[in-house]
Amino acid sequence: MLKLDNIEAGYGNTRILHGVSLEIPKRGLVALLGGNGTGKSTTLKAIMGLVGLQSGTVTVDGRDMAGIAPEARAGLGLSLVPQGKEAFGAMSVEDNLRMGAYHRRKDRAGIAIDLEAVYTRFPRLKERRRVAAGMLSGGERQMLSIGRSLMSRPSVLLLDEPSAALAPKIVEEIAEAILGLRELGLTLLLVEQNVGMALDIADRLYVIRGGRIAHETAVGDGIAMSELQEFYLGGHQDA
Ligand SMILES: Nc1ncnc2c1ncn2[C@@H]1O[C@H](COP(=O)(O)OP(=O)(O)OP(=O)(O)O)[C@@H](O)[C@H]1O
Repeated sequence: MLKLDNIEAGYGNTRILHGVSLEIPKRGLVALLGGNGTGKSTTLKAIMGLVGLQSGTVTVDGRDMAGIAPEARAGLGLSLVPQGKEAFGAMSVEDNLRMGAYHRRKDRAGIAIDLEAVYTRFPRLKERRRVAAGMLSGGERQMLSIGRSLMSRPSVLLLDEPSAALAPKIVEEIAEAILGLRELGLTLLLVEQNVGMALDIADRLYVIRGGRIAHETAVGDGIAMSELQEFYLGGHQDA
């Protein structure tokens, strides 16, 4: 469904990604793990077309994304879920959600249906729908960020560290919500620093270090948390 083949990308003359390849089957849930500054967000931006590729390809359902603008990629079903702090703080929860359907703003009936579906999935957002997004807790903001993406009717969701800065109990709630998205039929790429969460919900893990995939494994291959953390922290030098 989503395939990165040897992508190289960066900012200006600085190359950040040095040949990243990964693959997610339809309805798969794949985690990309890595520490700060290893290139996780850059990978997501490259998939969305927000950062240009220096080489390599991104394909979605077999279609090469080269030359396709970010908005058009959204129209093809790709959606980036940024960390919750990027919500429009002064706008209400509901208006933030509506922003997610901006590209089809004339479809009032469809938007009303999708809004109800988001509220059914996240009852907290319904309770808080008239509250300014800036007043939400960290967990609620993360739900809002996911909800806003759902309003674009995506088929592939790219989640940028949904557990960041959340208490363990809230991380569990978000993990449940992500599993629910998979039930909905979505294909999911989860970028995380939280190894435990990724092990709990993903079916395949990639570890990125210094803009390179340092390790790749199926969950259930008996990989131990300690082993993964070693890759993550740099104990293993070879891929
Ligand atoms: N807009 C930008 N211009 C220049 N350099 C950037 C830009 N965004 C990120 N970088 C650099 O690219 C590298 C990788 O950043 P990236 O955001 O992809 O890391 P990350 O793995 O997502 O880490 P974090 O968890 O800290 O967000 C870092 O060295 C960062 O300083």
